[in-house]
Order: sequence, then structure tokens, then C-alpha cells
Amino acid sequence: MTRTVWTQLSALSRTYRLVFERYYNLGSTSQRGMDDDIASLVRSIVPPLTSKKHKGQDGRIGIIGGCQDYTGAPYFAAISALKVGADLSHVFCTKDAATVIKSYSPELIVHPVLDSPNAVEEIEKWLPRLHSLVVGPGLGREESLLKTAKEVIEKSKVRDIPVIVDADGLWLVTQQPSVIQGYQKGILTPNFMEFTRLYEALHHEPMDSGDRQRSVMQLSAAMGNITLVLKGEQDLITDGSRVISCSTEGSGRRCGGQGDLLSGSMGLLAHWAHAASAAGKLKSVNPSLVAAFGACSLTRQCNSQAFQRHGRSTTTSDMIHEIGSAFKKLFES
Ligand SMILES: NC(=O)C1=CN([C@@H]2O[C@H](COP(=O)(O)OP(=O)(O)OC[C@H]3O[C@@H](n4cnc5c(N)ncnc54)[C@H](OP(=O)(O)O)[C@@H]3O)[C@@H](O)[C@H]2O)[C@@H](O)CC1
Ligand SMILES: Nc1ncnc2c1ncn2[C@@H]1O[C@H](COP(=O)(O)OP(=O)(O)OP(=O)(O)O)[C@@H](O)[C@H]1O
Repeated sequence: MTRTVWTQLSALSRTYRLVFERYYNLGSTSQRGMDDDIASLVRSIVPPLTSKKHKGQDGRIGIIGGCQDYTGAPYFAAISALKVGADLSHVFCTKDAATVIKSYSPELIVHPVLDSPNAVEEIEKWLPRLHSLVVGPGLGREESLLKTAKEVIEKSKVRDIPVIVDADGLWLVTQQPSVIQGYQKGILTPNFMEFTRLYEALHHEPMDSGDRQRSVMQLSAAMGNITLVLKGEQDLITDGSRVISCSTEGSGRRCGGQGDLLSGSMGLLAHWAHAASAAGKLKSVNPSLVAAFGACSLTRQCNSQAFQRHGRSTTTSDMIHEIGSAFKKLFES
């Protein structure tokens, strides 16, 4: 193990250090142990279900996305947050997408404001009530919508709200990295295509796709050590100082919308992780890494369970049906 790695490890809590020592010392055979150890950190952030709480205390999540072309993506993200355990899930979308999204689910609170002339003010009104924000699922790439998303991210940073940036939100970050650069409660969740675009925009040279671990570390560092999840056969999760991989068994099924399940559930887990950290329950661990690992393993477990039932016909809706039992298996057993 290199000196730099040891130096980084010395700053970590005993629990966290043991996790990484095990990983480095035992090599690939320790992946299972590593997964178990991080899963136990995820378990520690899950708020207990008690009769002492009122509606809203376990999470109020906002999704910025949903336009004429894409209504499924914000729905998948918002309903996933609810199914993981959020109390309220809000979608801020364009006017023509709103009725469609409402018709999918009476559980969601849908605001048809994203293309209104005072969109930022309309959304800002809700920010004090929101615990975290997911920006991008089904947002589209229209200039005015991206400008609104940018201003909402700026306002969320001022309020110190965790912000997950996915899909078209990553298109925005590729054009203007400074919108989220260095924000420690920000998490980016690119697929390989989105990652490559962002990498090349930041580094002004083609990426070496043969060494993804190095590339994710480099991109996170260039983004001010923001947490980054490169999705793929293995999900690579980093905050620029270390890489955790999540390879919970999924399936060969790659239907659209799985990334929305991931970002929606990560929105809630990021809130739980930062709240646990602020309460001293998650010491010396980057809460964003714990949230990211939790959401990746959950998504993949849902994929595996849905595939066992539906095989080739598995869709994201089938995966969403599995959230309850997958979560229980991973984090409550
Ligand atoms: N039901 C709905 O409403 C859904 C709506 N959605 C929403 O759609 C919007 C656009 O999102 P997007 O990801 O489709 O757009 P974009 O970045 O142009 O990528 C497309 C190109 O990238 C490539 N590609 C993708 N993955 C790759 C990989 N791993 N490795 C390599 N290449 C890869 C692929 O290339 P191809 O294979 O076609 O050559 C493809 O051409 C966004 O708002 C999102 O939220 C989705 O959430 C789905 C469900
Ligand atoms: N080759 C793979 N093997 C196993 N799991 C994968 C693979 N590729 C992606 N995944 C899982 O699927 C989830 C979504 O990743 P994906 O690459 O489909 O995102 P996306 O393209 O952004 O999705 P969306 O269709 O919602 O836009 C991730 O949690 C990841 O773990």
C-alpha cells in the first residue's frame, strides 16, 4: 500500500479504517467483506420507524425534471424515493408534463412550474421544506430549463441541501462545471457516456477508458472532490481520495429508467447520511459515499430480484416493486 493511501487512512475512524485495511490487504477476495462493511454503515443511517414522528420527518425530496418528451424519468426517481422511505416526494416539471406525471401516481406532489416565467421563485418557495434535491431526470436540454435548474442548484447550495445531479443535469454540469464544483453535499451519477463528456470537458483530452478507477479519481479531483458514481458493470464510487466499487449482482437487463431509480433513492439516502453525520452517528466517513453505495447496491438488488420474476420482460416498474424487499434484505436483516 502506498504512503499516500496510508496517510489518507490515518484520518479515518477506526471502523472505516478497518473496512479499507481489509479491502487492501485481502485483494479481490475481500470484495464481499468490503460490501458487508459498507452495508453496515448504510444500515446505521436508516432512521428507525417509530410512532413518535410526524409526516415529513423521514424525508421530503424534490426532483427537478419532467418535460414534454420525458415524463417517466422524474416519476421513477420520485416514486423510488418514496418507496425507500421518504414521507413526501415533490416533482418540479413543465406544465405539459405535470398532468401526465400526476396520472401515474396519486402519491406524488407535482408542481407544473419549470417552464413558468418565475420558475426559480416558484421552486425556491419550497426549498426550506426540502431535505434533498435530484436534478436532471427527464429535464431535457432546452436552454431556459437548464438555466432554471442551474439557479435552483445555486440556491440549494446556499441552503446546504444535498444535491444529486443525473441525466440532463449532467449535461448542464458539462457546460458549466462551476455550478456544482467543490460542493461537498453534491453527488454526480453519470453513465459511461455522460462521464466521458464531463471528463473531456474538464481535462480537454480524451479519457483513458482502460483505467476507469484512475479516471473517476481524476474527474472527482477536478470537480473539487465532489462524490462521483460512474455506473456500469461495476459502479465506481469516489470522492477523489479513494474508490469504492459496488458489484452487487444485478442481471443482464438494461431497460431505461434504472438510473432514475438510482438517483431518486440516492436523494433520500444522501439526506439520511448527512443527517446521521450531523448527529455524530457516522464519524469520519464521507456521508455522500455511504449514500452512493447504498443506492447502487439497492438498484442492483432490485434489478436482480425483478429479473428472477420477469426475466427478459423486466422493466423499471418491476424493479420499483422490489424496492421494499430489496431494501429489507440489504439493510434491515
Ligand atoms: N421513461 C423515461 O422517461 C426515461 C427518460 N430518460 C431521460 O432521457 C433523457 C436522455 O437521457 P439519455 O441517457 O437517454 O441521453 P444521452 O445522454 O443522450 O444518452 C444516450 C446515448 O448514450 C449512449 N449510452 C448510454 N449509456 C451508455 C453506456 N453505459 N455506455 C455507452 N454508451 C451509452 C447511447 O448510445 P447508443 O448506444 O445509442 O449509440 C445513447 O445514444 C434524460 O432526461 C433521461 O432522464 C431516461 O432516464 C430513460 C427513461
Ligand atoms: N453492465 C451492467 N451490469 C450491471 N449493472 C449495471 C450495468 N450497467 C448499469 N448497471 C446498473 O444500472 C443502474 C443504472 O445505470 P445505467 O447505466 O442504466 O444508467 P442510465 O443510463 O443513467 O439510466 P437511465 O436509463 O435511467 O437514464 C446503475 O445502478 C448500475 O449499477
